[in-house]
Amino acid sequence: MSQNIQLKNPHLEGMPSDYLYHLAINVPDTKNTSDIQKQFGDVRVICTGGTAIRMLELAKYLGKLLGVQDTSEPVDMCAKGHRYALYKVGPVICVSHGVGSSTFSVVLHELLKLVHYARCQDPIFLRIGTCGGIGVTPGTVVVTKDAFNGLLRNEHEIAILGERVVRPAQFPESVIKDILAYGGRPDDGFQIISGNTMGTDCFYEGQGRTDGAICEYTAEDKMKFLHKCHDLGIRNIEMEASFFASVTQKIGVKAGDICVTLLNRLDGDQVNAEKKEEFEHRPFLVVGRYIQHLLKK
Ligand SMILES: O=P(O)(O)O[C@@H]1C[C@H](O)[C@@H](CO)O1
Ligand SMILES: O=c1cc[nH]c(=O)[nH]1
Repeated sequence: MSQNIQLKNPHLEGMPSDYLYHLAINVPDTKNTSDIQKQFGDVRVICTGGTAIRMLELAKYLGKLLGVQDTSEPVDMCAKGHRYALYKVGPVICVSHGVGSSTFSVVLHELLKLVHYARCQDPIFLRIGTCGGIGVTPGTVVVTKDAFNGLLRNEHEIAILGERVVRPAQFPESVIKDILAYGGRPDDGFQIISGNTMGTDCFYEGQGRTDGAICEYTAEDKMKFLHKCHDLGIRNIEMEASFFASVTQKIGVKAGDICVTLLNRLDGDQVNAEKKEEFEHRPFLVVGRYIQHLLKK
């Protein structure tokens, strides 16, 4: 039986209205959300990713792939908020989240409330991103299993009311299995693998780079760290995985993190802009086929 998601906040019950500030979406009456249901009630998949342009391109790609009737250019439904972009194509929304878990956190809380008010049935949250690989060929698509934080722990840690709160950070096996089974094809010309992912709070020192504005360790220390990550099964590094896994796991909503590696960090730190252009759309193929499979169910 399909289900609306249950949020983990008893205070929401006592709120007559709710303004999703960064999305610029108003819920004037939380007990009667028929307008929001009309607009978003059919949403089955919430795709997220760092940049607005990637999300627009993904929306256009999925619109064609899924045969969505409306062929006009998708419109940013959250433009008024000036923070994030949200495009809707049929039962899929594509939403930008910025760099790192702090910006992602804001929009993910609001998206979870949005799908709750819209009474979306069994929504699945996906992140379609870029990352640095560890010991894998650049251009490989990695589907995250366990998400590690920058302390090399398979958990996410945040400060709440002045206290450290630590939450587990795993993605559901069923989602990983289906993405691998339906997403990849041998003739795609790139590999798709599952592996653990480290989500850091910093692109430079947090990821063991030696090309930031500050670096107080040696090149040997860096390599030792990257090899330690590899020994833990970590095959890619980005900046959202542990947060994303922990929040979706806490709410009990299905989620998956699908990222393409732009470089092999065992070979260097600098990202090559041409490689980014070449590789950035690879996860679209994977996610597109997975969504086709989901919508057939
Ligand atoms: O989805 P994107 O490509 O933004 O993901 C990674 C992790 C950070 O957000 C960012 C750092 O360059 O790229
Ligand atoms: O090395 C990389 C590349 C992309 N995104 C990251 O967070 N790290």
